[in-house]
Amino acid sequence: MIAVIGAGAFGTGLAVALARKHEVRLWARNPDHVAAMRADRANHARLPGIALPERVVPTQDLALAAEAEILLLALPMQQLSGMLTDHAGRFAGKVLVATCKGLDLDSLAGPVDLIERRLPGCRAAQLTGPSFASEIAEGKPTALTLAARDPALGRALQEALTTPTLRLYRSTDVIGAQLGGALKNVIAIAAGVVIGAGLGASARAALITRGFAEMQNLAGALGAEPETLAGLSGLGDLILTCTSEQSRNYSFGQALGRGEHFASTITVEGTATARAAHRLAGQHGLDMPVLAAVVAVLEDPGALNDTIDALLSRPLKPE
Ligand SMILES: NC(=O)C1=CN([C@@H]2O[C@H](COP(=O)(O)OP(=O)(O)OC[C@H]3O[C@@H](n4cnc5c(N)ncnc54)[C@H](O)[C@@H]3O)[C@@H](O)[C@H]2O)C=CC1
Ligand SMILES: O=C(CO)COP(=O)(O)O
Repeated sequence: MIAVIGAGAFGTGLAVALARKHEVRLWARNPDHVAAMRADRANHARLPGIALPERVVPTQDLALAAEAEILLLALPMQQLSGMLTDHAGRFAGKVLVATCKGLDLDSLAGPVDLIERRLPGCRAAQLTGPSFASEIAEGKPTALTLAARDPALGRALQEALTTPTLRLYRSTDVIGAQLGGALKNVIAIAAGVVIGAGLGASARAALITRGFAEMQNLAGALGAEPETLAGLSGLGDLILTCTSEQSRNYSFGQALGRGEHFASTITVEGTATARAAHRLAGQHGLDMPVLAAVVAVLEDPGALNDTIDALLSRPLKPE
């Protein structure tokens, strides 16, 4: 049995996919939401158009969910710290697989680092890579990275969570997997801005490439393996997120580039992560102009044109 903590789009998509292999307890905090999922056998609020299979059991009872040995934590990144603190007793000794992508704004930690700091008795891993919730749920072929520092845990989770349509590659490079998934959202915002502002597909390709170089530099400074950034959790997810209208980070960036409003209820992980990553870059003395431009535009959307001009007029240098 598996538990998924958080019945957002991704938690629900994973629950549906994993129900092909396991009973899945899908925990949500809101009793009305749980009642609606039970009655409708669907999560209309977060993943409309997808039926919940019999083996997905929505519950608001965290004790019931925590009976599972493996718990997938599918909350937005900035909610993870509070969740771990509030429910430390329930999670003690469990295998916790983070599926969120981002850096915690207070501690600058990635999901696994945060779990290991808060709940040292737990065994933690990261599931990340290019995947949209609805596509996973529909059984479209998806390949993800499962990163765990302990190779035996990685192998066990790879075996448990792989399904015929969800193929997991394992890695022990937790630092790289966390950072790839976190930073690609920031670059996706920038890519969206470029398209929204009408700068064109060539400019977007340049931006993605330079953004990827920044991702590699920051991740390398923090101890990631270069191969991880070039894999599914880095480049793979960067390609998906910077080019698909299904991405919320990319769509948010497009709205920003057009000067349009974007609903604040939609999860856009790259905004907080941009600020956290900018602080990390400062600590390591790294020059990250794309990241800095995203932070500048988030702080002052009115400065968009000046920010673009500043990016384009940087001193010439070798590639
Ligand atoms: N949607 C997607 O296609 C994918 C999402 N992800 C990642 O999954 C994470 C979650 O994203 P989504 O599920 O898409 O977001 P979402 O916005 O669809 O859902 C977030 C859910 O978390 C719940 N929640 C928020 N704070 C909570 C708290 N303190 N306690 C309990 N529940 C809480 C909300 O009620 C909501 O149901 C993000 O880090 C995202 O980057 C990763 C891959 C794909
Ligand atoms: O992480 C994702 C795809 O791999 C989902 O991206 P968004 O959060 O931008 O929708």
